[in-house]
Amino acid sequence: MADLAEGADDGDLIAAPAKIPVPESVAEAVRTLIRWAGDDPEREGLVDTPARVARAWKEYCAGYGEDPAVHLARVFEEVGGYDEIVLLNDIPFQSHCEHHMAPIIGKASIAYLPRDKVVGISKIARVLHGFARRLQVQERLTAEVADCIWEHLQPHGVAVVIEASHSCMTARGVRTPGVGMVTSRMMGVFRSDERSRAEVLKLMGY
Ligand SMILES: Nc1nc2c(ncn2[C@@H]2O[C@H](COP(=O)(O)OP(=O)(O)OP(=O)(O)O)[C@@H](O)[C@H]2O)c(=O)[nH]1
Ligand SMILES: [Zn+2]
Repeated sequence: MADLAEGADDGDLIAAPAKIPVPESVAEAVRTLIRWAGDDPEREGLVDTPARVARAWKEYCAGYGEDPAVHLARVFEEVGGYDEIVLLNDIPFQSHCEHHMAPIIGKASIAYLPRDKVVGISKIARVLHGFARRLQVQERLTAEVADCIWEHLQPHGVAVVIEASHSCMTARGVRTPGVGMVTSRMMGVFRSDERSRAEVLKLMGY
């Protein structure tokens, strides 16, 4: 318990991060948006909102401040000759679409067929979040995750399948809730060998 942030107790195990300063120009941009939406940014309930919105966007877009490949730098080579698929299934993620800056909420299944080395499995989810915490289109998110693993682990194959719901389609525009968009990227044996592809898709539940 000694290494918990000051003030934390059993009911507050995750300390709030320190608040970053918000430039006045950013806060003013949010006030302009509130006015444009039809409300008064000076009323009591909205006074602190511009700073909150600005910080929230820094958090949604934290991926710009990192290179997701760093998570794949530490590998393990003693795997007892393991040469089968490694799969992380149904990883929940959130992103924002670059067209409307609206939430994309979904899950990703990411698999690779190792060549001599594996990576700590949490790192696969970290790579996903590093690319998801940016303004995205689902197709590019899928490709970026797959390419990063392909390039940095040099496995025999990589398979990424992402299924997500786009708020720009559910909450506005065509307003069609319940629609899931599915994208996939198959590389190496998962692209060239039909049986390997069928096996990984079956493990993923497709
Ligand atoms: N392919 C793809 N399209 C996306 C993604 N996120 C949002 N979109 C779509 O991007 C398109 C933008 O179309 P526009 O016609 O420029 O924008 P819009 O007038 O707001 O379109 P509507 O959403 O149809 O009202 C929409 O069809 C969105 O559904 C994504 O990740 N991939
Ligand atoms: Zn959109």
